[in-house]
Amino acid sequence: STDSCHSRPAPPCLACGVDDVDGTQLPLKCRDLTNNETVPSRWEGPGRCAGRYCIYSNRGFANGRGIVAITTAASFAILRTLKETSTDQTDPAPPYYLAPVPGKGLGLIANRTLHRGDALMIEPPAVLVHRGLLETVPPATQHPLLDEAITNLPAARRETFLAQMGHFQGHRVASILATNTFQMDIGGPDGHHFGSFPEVSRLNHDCRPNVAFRLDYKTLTHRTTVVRDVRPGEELSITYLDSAEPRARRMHRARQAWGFTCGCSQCRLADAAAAKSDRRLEEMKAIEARLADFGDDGVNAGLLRRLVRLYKDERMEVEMGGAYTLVALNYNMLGDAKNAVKYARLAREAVVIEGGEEAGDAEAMSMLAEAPKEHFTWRARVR
Ligand SMILES: C[S@@+](CC[C@H](N)C(=O)[O-])C[C@H]1O[C@@H](n2cnc3c(N)ncnc32)[C@H](O)[C@@H]1O
Repeated sequence: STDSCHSRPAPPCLACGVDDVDGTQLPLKCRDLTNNETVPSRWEGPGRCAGRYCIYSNRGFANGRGIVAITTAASFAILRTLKETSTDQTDPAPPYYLAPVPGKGLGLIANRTLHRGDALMIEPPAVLVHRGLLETVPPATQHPLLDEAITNLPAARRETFLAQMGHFQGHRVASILATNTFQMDIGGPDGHHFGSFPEVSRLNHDCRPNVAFRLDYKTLTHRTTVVRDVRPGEELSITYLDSAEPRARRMHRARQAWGFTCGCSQCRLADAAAAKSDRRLEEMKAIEARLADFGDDGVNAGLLRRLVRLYKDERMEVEMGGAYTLVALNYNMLGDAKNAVKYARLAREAVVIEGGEEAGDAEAMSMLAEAPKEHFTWRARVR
């Protein structure tokens, strides 16, 4: 029956679509994958449900890596139309290795020099869970559904998923999801999901990370890019938090949302250095507010240089896009075309690293870099 395929726990990896399982065709179309046979990408489901949330799976997704979703029929209708990325194979020689990191469990360590702008990983999710399931369905109903969903992943993917750290007590799959997922909106009126990307989830948090990440809904991928040069042996990190918050708030948030005491270099600063860092963050916010206020008469080149300096001193390479954009626009408003072009180029590079080619300001910054004097901001602050 259809159920025999859905509930089969793991290897030997029989792959069969619900459409095929009609008795006579089963032996032909449900294939044994232990010999690495490629499985076609095809969604199966709905399988078991809890209210409006049902299991859908696709063992052939992303060149056979597989995915399982617990979602609504409406979100599944969107999910099945999303483009499957072709750059989804595990890199046979990734530029990092997994190793214990004191105070943080395991982490990813660079094994070669990496440069700003280098792509690190492009990963499809292994598991996608609708927010409503996690937030509204009681554990007694939710947990068996989570357990069953995981059995629908191909064996290798399931093992990688289950090997992730679960920071919380209690149900294993629920704990893994709570420790490792990223919010992912797949579109539609009710598209809020949590995605698990097991390879990515080895990246520990740092308030001054050397890697930026973004979720690309159209290709259903998690994309990471290096934001400053990294030496071999250095840990790779992303931020789970708002890097521009003061240290006490960041540490509070790490404890409250993830249950860990942040041990990153910025959180471990001595009190005097942490207070200095907090003052820099405050000054950055204050300068940015002035640069965004076109009526502020006191904006000058010194203020622009100061903002760039503060970002560099704070090692905020992961969030340079907005600051460089403001600096480029303000140089142009002051009638300094040379610096407007310089910072518009830097802004474009940064917003693409942070948000992808389609990021809002990418095109605007290209246009400013090409023709500053034709831009509407040209000399707007010159009276
Ligand atoms: C997504 S996992 C990161 C990988 C994890 N260290 C592992 O061994 O698989 C998140 C967990 O790693 C640990 N962690 C991540 N960043 C940390 C940090 N800055 N300080 C302390 N622990 C951290 C916490 O236990 C957190 O719940």
